[in-house]
Amino acid sequence: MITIDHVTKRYGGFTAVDDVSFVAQPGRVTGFLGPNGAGKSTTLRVLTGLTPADGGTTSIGGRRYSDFPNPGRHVGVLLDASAQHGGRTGREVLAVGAATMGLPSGRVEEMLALVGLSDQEAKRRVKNYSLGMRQRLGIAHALLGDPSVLVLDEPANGLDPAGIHWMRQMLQYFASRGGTVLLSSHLLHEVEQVADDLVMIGRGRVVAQGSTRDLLTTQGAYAAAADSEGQTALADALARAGHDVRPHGSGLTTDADPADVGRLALQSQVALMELRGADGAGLEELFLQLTADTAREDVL
Ligand SMILES: Nc1ncnc2c1ncn2[C@@H]1O[C@H](COP(=O)(O)OP(=O)(O)OP(=O)(O)O)[C@@H](O)[C@H]1O
Repeated sequence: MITIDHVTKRYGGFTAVDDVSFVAQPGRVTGFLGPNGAGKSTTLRVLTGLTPADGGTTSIGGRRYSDFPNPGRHVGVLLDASAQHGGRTGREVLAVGAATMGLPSGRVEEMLALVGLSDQEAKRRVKNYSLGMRQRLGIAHALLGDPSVLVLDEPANGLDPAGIHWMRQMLQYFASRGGTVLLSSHLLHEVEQVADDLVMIGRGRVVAQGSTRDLLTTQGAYAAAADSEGQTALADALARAGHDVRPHGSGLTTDADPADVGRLALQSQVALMELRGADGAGLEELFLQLTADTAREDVL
């Protein structure tokens, strides 16, 4: 199990990761989702001991990453596929990794076959690899030590559709054998295909987490009262009943289901003009909102 417990990381006056907590369970793929600059890579760098946190702790199977004497035998890490030594061939990169971890050299050939790098490609220098080939090599390197935990930062970047399909199956198989997978992505549709659980982050803060199925199920309702007094009365009644209420167009959205909204409206003597289930998946709306919030003006 991976545990991220109240982690905060600041760069000068800027808080890149703000009190982030979540767990990634064994036997499940956990997607760490957020728009560009949300704090995903920073969190994963803290987890793998590459960046010190300003607050909070992280552990993998109850131990800090830096406390593993031979971390690659427990945790496979792929943070930056472009960070491989460009002058080495793919086979050499894996051979160095295998030697460092004390693994037999036969493991290198096994991993090359597993990730679908041909003999010809394995002989090529990494600086001449496409991004997709680098990702495959990075995944081979992460799997080299037969770890029980995988930490992957945007592993689908640069992969073609067949490569993405292959990776999904590989990660799901890894988890089905009891492995723990934590992978980051900035694409909801990509991660929802593979992840059992999702942690969504925006501007350094966790904004939603839970099972992918629960998070993607449409919940809540949209309601509009006939007049503004009614709108206020309905919002108050919903809030008093412990529901979340947000203005939306000429009405409001709430996490209460439509039947509860109707009952509360009746009790509060509010005439409704419109009442229906919330549009689309709440998660998608939240993600689009986050993405729009962080979009840079110069790309508009
Ligand atoms: N070394 C650093 N010095 C200063 N700021 C940094 C540093 N590393 C990251 N940041 C800032 O912290 C924020 C979070 O960055 P991070 O790379 O963790 O985001 P991310 O969610 O992985 O984004 P992306 O999807 O673009 O990779 C960004 O605003 C980034 O500019």
